[in-house]
Amino acid sequence: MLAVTHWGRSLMNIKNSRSPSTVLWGYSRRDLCGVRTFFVKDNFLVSFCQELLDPAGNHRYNHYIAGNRNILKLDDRGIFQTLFPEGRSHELHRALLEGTQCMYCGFDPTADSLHVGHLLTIMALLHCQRGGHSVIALIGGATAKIGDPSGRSTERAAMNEDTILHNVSGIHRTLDDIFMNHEEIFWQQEKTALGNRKILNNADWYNKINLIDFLSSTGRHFRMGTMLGRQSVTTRLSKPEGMSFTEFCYQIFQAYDWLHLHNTEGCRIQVGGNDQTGNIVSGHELISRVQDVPVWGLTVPLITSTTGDKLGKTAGNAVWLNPSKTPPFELYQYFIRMPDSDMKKYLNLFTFFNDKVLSDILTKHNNKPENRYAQKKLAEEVTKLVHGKAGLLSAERCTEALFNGSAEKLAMLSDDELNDLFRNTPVTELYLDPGTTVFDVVMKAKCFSRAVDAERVIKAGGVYINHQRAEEGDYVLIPGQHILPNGITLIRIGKKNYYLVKWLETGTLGNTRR
Ligand SMILES: Nc1ncnc2c1ncn2[C@@H]1O[C@H](COP(=O)(O)OP(=O)(O)OP(=O)(O)O)[C@@H](O)[C@H]1O
Ligand SMILES: N[C@@H](Cc1ccc(O)cc1)C(=O)O
Repeated sequence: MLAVTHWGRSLMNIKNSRSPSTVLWGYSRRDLCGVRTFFVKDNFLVSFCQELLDPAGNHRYNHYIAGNRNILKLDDRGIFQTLFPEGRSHELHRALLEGTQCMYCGFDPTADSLHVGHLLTIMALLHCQRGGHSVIALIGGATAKIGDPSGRSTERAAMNEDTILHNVSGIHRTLDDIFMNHEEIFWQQEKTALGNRKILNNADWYNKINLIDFLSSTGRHFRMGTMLGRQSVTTRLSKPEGMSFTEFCYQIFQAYDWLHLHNTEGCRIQVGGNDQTGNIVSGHELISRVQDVPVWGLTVPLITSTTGDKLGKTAGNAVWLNPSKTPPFELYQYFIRMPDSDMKKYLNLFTFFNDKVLSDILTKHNNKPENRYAQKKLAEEVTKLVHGKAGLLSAERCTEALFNGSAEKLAMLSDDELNDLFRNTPVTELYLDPGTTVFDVVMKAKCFSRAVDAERVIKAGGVYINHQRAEEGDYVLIPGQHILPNGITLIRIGKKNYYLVKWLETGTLGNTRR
């Protein structure tokens, strides 16, 4: 948060916070904002003071503490991996404190949803917005047709226009939801305004550009030697399949996007996953050639699976952010299942908790790791950000209903939640005949193929109805206990073999899913 305090008191705080080994010095400057005095320590701006005239014509001073404006502090949370150009962090630092900057990140619509790997770049955008800067999430409606070769060993399959439009709309919805949830759930209590946000599509400018004009104006700034030297190119050229001319040109388009966003939105910072370094450097070089203004690239570390593969579409291990692909319950469970050793890192990356809260969570967790307190906090925060409060409630209800043995929560599940939760579970639709017993239902739901097996397992205590052990096979099913108010019966055989029965009203047609 950008803290605005009274000049005298804040200056005293700065003096008190001065450590003996560092020197605080200030310089004043008059610009469009009036006279401002900047305080610098170890080459980094810690605060600035602005002279204002109040309505009565008296001089007043507002003192701005660096606070969240300095997104480079996210380095402490492990969010950034590299800054480009190297050794110029103090310039970016100063630019972040002296004015509102604009940062963008691009996402090619190569699927109809984003995934957890993308969430880290989105977190970087959100932190930037929290610092009062503007952010742009750019959907690559045009670049998706070219196909980014970065980090890929083969060329992407070409996509038709309809698929791209479908994917663009899926990604747009997810980005919009996350920005909204962040504003409504995570920022409501804060006193300062979030920076502006935009979601753009690069098809909007490429569709208007003429090929010859583009090559003659933009293409001439790219040197073949440099392009051939990019890692994404050398890696592919060393493989027997090589790479197409289309893919080879990808770097030009991402570079031009940045130039376009710089010209139209004043965007001077690009962020991307670490595999995007080459493309970001291309953009930096292009802007430096044609505009000669400082711009900066930032990368975030790649989120990997437990086996060390980049989490994403290519590796086939994506955990999606679109609820129709990965329901809130599964996203929640993904974080609940994470190992203790990853908790510090992931809480830093995927939550907005400050240092004090993070350390309290970890202390509480370490006292009783078996309670998975840190995993629960992490899962709660991410689910709320991606799916809102309703998504979190649904995820918690499903968790209680499935893993914590709550028949009460099971009875509260909606049809959609039942479908999400039991999408890999055999479902049988049945009419309730009077006198139907436990034995009858397990046979009709095809939990066993032979009656003797059903009798044996029931007797051994291995059959559960709505989480309650079935004592006897010939107990008649009781509505409210065996048949829940939402018209279902959940049968479990042994530890984890589930079967779902949906009871039909008389007069409806039934069917069975296996
Ligand atoms: N696992 C990940 N960790 C961190 N950043 C990621 C991850 N996956 C994607 N990103 C970043 O998100 C942005 C958009 O990536 P992109 O649209 O290419 O998706 P992708 O999942 O990387 O694609 P694919 O898995 O098909 O290679 C890029 O900046 C990319 O580096
Ligand atoms: N090339 C990025 C996506 C992207 C697209 C256009 C851009 O301007 C920036 C980034 C990726 O595939 O991960």
